[in-house]
Amino acid sequence: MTNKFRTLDDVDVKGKRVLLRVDLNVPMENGRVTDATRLERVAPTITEIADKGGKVILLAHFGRPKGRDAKDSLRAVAEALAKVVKKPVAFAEDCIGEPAAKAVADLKDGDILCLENTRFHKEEEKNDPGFVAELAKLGDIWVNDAFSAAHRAHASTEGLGHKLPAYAGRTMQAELDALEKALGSPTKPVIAIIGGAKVSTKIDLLENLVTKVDALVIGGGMANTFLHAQGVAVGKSLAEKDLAPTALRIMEKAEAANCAIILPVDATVAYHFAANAPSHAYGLDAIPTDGMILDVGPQSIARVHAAIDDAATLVWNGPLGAFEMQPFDRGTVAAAKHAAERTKAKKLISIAGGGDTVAALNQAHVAGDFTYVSTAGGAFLEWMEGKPLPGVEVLRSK
Ligand SMILES: Nc1ncnc2c1ncn2[C@@H]1O[C@H](COP(=O)(O)OP(=O)(O)O)[C@@H](O)[C@H]1O
Ligand SMILES: O=C(OP(=O)(O)O)[C@H](O)COP(=O)(O)O
Repeated sequence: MTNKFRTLDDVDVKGKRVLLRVDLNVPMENGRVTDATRLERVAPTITEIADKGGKVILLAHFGRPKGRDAKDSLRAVAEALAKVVKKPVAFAEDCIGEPAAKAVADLKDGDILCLENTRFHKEEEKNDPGFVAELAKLGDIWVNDAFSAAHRAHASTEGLGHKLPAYAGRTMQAELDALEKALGSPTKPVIAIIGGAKVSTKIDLLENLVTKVDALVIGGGMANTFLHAQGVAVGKSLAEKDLAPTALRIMEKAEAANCAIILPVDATVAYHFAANAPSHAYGLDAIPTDGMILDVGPQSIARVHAAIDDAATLVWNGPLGAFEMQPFDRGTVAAAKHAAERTKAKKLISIAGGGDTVAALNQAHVAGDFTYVSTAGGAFLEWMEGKPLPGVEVLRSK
């Protein structure tokens, strides 16, 4: 095992069917892409392969469907991607079988095809060998450009690398280079901000993260889970209550590792999950039983600012509230603007990542002020933990 990757410099793609794993899991609202960052980042790899005469066959997941579900179709994303790459992107109704085989057979050199959501097949997440073989039939080589899904050992993110000649795409290379540069040996003190909604898939990594950072600010649905674990009544808030023991264990581990845990001290609560729903800030002892915490409150925002002021390096994944709906974007936007100001003043190295986190930074108009913005959330946190990422490991030259 070496650290070297085979890249697009090591293969002549002309005339080849290139199965290109990308991350098209972009934020959407009413069938429209609301943040195209992931599409823009992957565009150079697509264009390079197409311009060199390869047949580009895009593989990607969207959402977390249980079987085929029209609301998680990639069709609209493929249309948005065509606008970004400024080339036609054909679409196949399935990622395996007759529809996929026919669409691939129709490709000419330089054409681009997007296959339907790989997660419409439960075998994708199981990395099922039969499903891997079905996908592999469609290509001559596999290029992985989905750094943000590289923490998943799924058929299209890992399995294919054992079945076909495997190469890293340009985004994969750029993400790994940039993260190594910014966080290889981070300037201390290091603070992490973790929020968002993917509580169960991200909480475990906090156990390791608290040994790597000096302070951990917790917001979003993740904070609600921790608050519940501490006995706070969180009403109807998004919280994974069965994870309370995990949350308590992480708090103990943080104390042993000298990592300060900064939880909200107040909350913005509404009674409907909707933009402009009437809302009010409450102390933690007074959250209404029929209310939902949709953002951190004003006192918590001040504490997040102070924590950022104490830090030399910030890593951030997960919005502090339901930022897509005003006014529940306040905590996230305030923290984003504060971190951007500290970065511009050269007092902070700021690295943020994740599909929705990047969308929130764009909404706050500060993405360009951060030191580095990764397309990845969970994958970048696992990389930071020092965990091997299956989708990266499989690319290393053996
Ligand atoms: N208090 C909250 N209640 C409900 N949803 C929340 C809350 N805080 C954050 N969220 C949601 O979390 C989602 C982003 O979470 P996640 O997918 O983990 O982040 P990322 O995509 O950046 O990795 C957003 O859609 C946001 O609305
Ligand atoms: O959006 C993603 O990750 P992120 O929310 O950590 O940024 C990736 O597409 C992975 O999706 P998954 O967490 O459903 O496997």
